[in-house]
Amino acid sequence: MSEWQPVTIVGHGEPLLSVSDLHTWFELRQWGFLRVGAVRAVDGVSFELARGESVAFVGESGCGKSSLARTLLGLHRPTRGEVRFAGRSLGGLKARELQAYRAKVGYVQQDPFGALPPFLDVRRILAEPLIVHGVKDRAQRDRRIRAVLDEVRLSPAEEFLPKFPHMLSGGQQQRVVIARALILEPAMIIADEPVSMLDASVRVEILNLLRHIQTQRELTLAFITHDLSSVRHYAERIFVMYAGRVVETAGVKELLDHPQHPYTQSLLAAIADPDAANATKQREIPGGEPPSLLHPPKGCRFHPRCPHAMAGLCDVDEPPDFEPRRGHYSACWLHR
Ligand SMILES: Nc1ncnc2c1ncn2[C@@H]1O[C@H](COP(=O)(O)OP(=O)(O)OP(=O)(O)O)[C@@H](O)[C@H]1O
Repeated sequence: MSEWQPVTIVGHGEPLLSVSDLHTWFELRQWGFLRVGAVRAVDGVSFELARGESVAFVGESGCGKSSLARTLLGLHRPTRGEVRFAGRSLGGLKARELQAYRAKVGYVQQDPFGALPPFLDVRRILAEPLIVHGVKDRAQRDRRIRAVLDEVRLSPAEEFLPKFPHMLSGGQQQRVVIARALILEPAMIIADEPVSMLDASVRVEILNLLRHIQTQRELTLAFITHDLSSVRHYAERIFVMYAGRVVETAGVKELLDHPQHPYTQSLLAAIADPDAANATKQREIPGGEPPSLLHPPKGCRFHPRCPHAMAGLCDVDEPPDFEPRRGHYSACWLHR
């Protein structure tokens, strides 16, 4: 698998998706009117994704990954900042244009059973987006449905078309979710923890399928996961998120082989070591919980858990992005 190259080289011209200074905050109110504060789920995130690129957003539960995904899908309105897709700002889109945008970005959720309407069969589930987006000809719809079922390896189609979600296994349900995400020929897929609710035995199959479809269709794939160990074969670039921010970015091999940010180092240290000889070895994993996004710590958000925190600096000033290695960015004062 080729190593990640800078976005401007991989892309065919302009980036497909461009996100600048994105903030998605959720206002919290007591008794419905008293303002308590805002949960800063996404708090100043900027990046660009090239056409055909596969990237992973990785971080602990609650760091803002799903909020970022939902903002990119146009399901949350940004509190501040901008999302541009193929050169157009989502903020400026009218309702109809937003609908057309959603056809260009497929969404694969975490829980396939919850994502599928229980009273519709597979044929109807896949026909619905086509009908909504104006494919009136039934034969044409049928052709597209069969082709996409074949692509996600649910064949023969006759066997699956009349089935309802509860009649399918978890892996088959997720294949239907992927088929639905693909049926409108999107340019990009956002997969939010696509395998975390599936049996271990089918996880690799589904990840391989997504990767295969991504390369065949030259799709941009944004893959969201808490599991840093799972991304090596499925992404070209990694964004490590902590408390609403991206703290480290690099090509996948570069980042996994040379992690720079203490948070990424702790995530990697926490991954199970298959070597039995190391079973009793003490690992350097910072204790504590991720911070509240209602009142995030001053300075670097990781400093209360960081084994290298420098008093008077990390607890005072927010670190900018440094580039300690070529094309490898890390927001940590250690690289000063
Ligand atoms: N609609 C909402 N209203 C209020 N707070 C929200 C809302 N959606 C998310 N949050 C909060 O925003 C923070 C980030 O949540 P988010 O689901 O984006 O994180 P995550 O990294 O995807 O976590 P997980 O892997 O557990 O889903 C959490 O504190 C969450 O409680």
